[in-house]
Amino acid sequence: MESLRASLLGVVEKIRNSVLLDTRDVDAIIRDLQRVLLKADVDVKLVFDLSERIKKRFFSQEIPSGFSKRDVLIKILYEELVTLLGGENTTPYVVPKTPYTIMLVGIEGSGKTTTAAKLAKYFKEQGYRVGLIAADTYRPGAHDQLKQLAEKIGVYFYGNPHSKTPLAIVEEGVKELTSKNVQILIIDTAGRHKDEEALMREVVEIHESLKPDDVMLIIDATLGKEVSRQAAAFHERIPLGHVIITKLDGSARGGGALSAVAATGARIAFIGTGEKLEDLEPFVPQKFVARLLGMPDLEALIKRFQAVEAVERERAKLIASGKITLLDLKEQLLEVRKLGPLSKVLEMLGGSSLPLKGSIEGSEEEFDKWIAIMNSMTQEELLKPEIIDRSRMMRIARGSGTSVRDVRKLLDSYHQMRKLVRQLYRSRRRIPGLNL
Ligand SMILES: Nc1nc2c(ncn2[C@@H]2O[C@H](COP(=O)(O)OP(=O)(O)OP(=O)(O)O)[C@@H](O)[C@H]2O)c(=O)[nH]1
Repeated sequence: MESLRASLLGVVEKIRNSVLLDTRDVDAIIRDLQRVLLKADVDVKLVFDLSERIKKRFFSQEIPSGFSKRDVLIKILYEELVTLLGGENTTPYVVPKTPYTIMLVGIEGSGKTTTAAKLAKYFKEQGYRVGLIAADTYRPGAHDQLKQLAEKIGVYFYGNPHSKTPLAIVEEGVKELTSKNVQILIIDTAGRHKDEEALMREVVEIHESLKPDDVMLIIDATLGKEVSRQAAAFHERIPLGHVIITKLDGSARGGGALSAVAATGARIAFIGTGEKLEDLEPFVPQKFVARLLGMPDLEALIKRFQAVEAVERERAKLIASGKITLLDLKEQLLEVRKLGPLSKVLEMLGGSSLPLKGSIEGSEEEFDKWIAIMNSMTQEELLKPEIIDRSRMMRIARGSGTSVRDVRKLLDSYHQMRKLVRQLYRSRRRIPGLNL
C-alpha cells in the first residue's frame, strides 16, 4: 500500500504544481493517475470509469469563488476515490444488536483465523462478551490456532476436533456459547476443501443453518487480480455483508482487493494492517483516502467545500421556485387535483388575472392527461424536459394514450408556467395551496 500511496502523492503533487489545468494538463494528470492505479492492480474498467468521471466533473463544474482549479480537481479526486471505496459511509462498523453472529469466509491463507481473533479482541475491548467458533475442520491446526488465540485474548471458544462436520460444530457451538450469554459470535470457516465447489457447498450449508447476522469476506491485499474471482465466487453463493481486507501493511499493492470489493458491492468493515492482534482498524473511506492522498490540509479543504455547498443548496432551494421542473409540476398538479374542482383552484390562484388562465381553464381531463403524459416520462426527462426529442414525444404519447400534440402542448404550458412562477417569485407573491 505504501507504493500506491507514494505514487498517488506524486499525482497530487502534479496537480498542485500545475499552473493552467487546461485539457492538456488534466489529461496528463489523469494518465498518471491511471498508471498508478493500474500498477496497484485496480481493475481496468474501474480505473477507466473513475478517470472519465473525474474529467467530466472537473470540466463541467464551476470554480466557486475562493477556490482554485487545483482545489476543485483535488476535491473531485478525493470524492471519486471515496466513492470507489464505499461512499459516504463515515461511521465505523457497529454491531446493531445482540446476540449477533458474524460468519467469516475466505480462501485459505487470507488471514481468516487471525482476523477472527482480531475481531474478537476488538469487540471485547468495546465491552461485549465475545465467542469464537472454530468451524474450519479442513486445515490441520486451524482449531488449535484459534483456541490458543481465544485463550490469549480471554474470549469464549468452541471447537470440537472430533466432530464429523463443520455444520455440527457450528450448531453445537452456537447453542453452547449462547447459553453462556455470549453476545457476539464469530465463526471461522474453512478456506480450502478438496475443490472450490465443495468449499462453496460447505459455506452455503453453514450459512443456511446459521442464518448469520453478517457475513464477512476476508480478502488478502497482497494478491492481485485473482481475488476478484474469489470474491465473485463467494458473492454468487451467499450474501456478503462486509469485507475485511488483510495485509494492507507492507508491500501490498492493494488495488486487486479494492477492485474485488467494488465488484461485490459490499462495504469494507475493517482492514488488517499487521500480524499482531491489535493490527485491525475500522475502515472509514474518507479517512483512508485522505491518508492515501497524504494531504494534511485535505480535511480543511473538504470542509471549506462542504460549507460552500451547504450555502449553495440553501440558495438553490430559494431560487428553485423560479426554476420548477416537470417533476415539480407533476407533484403540484397531483396536489391541485386533490384540492377539488379546477374552477375553485383557479380562484385560489388569483383568478382571471393570471397569465396561466388560458391553460388552466382547460378541462379537468386536460390536467389528468398531463399527469398521464408525465407518468410516461423518465425521471431524467421530468427534470430536463429539453432532452425530449420528437421520437421520445411519440413514445410518451403512445405510452400515455395521448397524441404528440398533447405532449407538445404540455411542454409549452410548462414553459409558460415556469416563466410565470419566476415572475411570481420575483414579486414575492404567494400562491395559497401551492408550495412554491
Ligand atoms: N502482515 C500481515 N499478515 C497478516 C495479516 N492478517 C493475517 N496475516 C498473516 O497471514 C497468515 C495467514 O493467516 P491465517 O489467519 O493463519 O490464515 P487463514 O486465512 O485463517 O487460513 P485458513 O484458516 O486455512 O483459511 C498468517 O501468517 C498471519 O499472521 C495482516 O493484516 N498483515
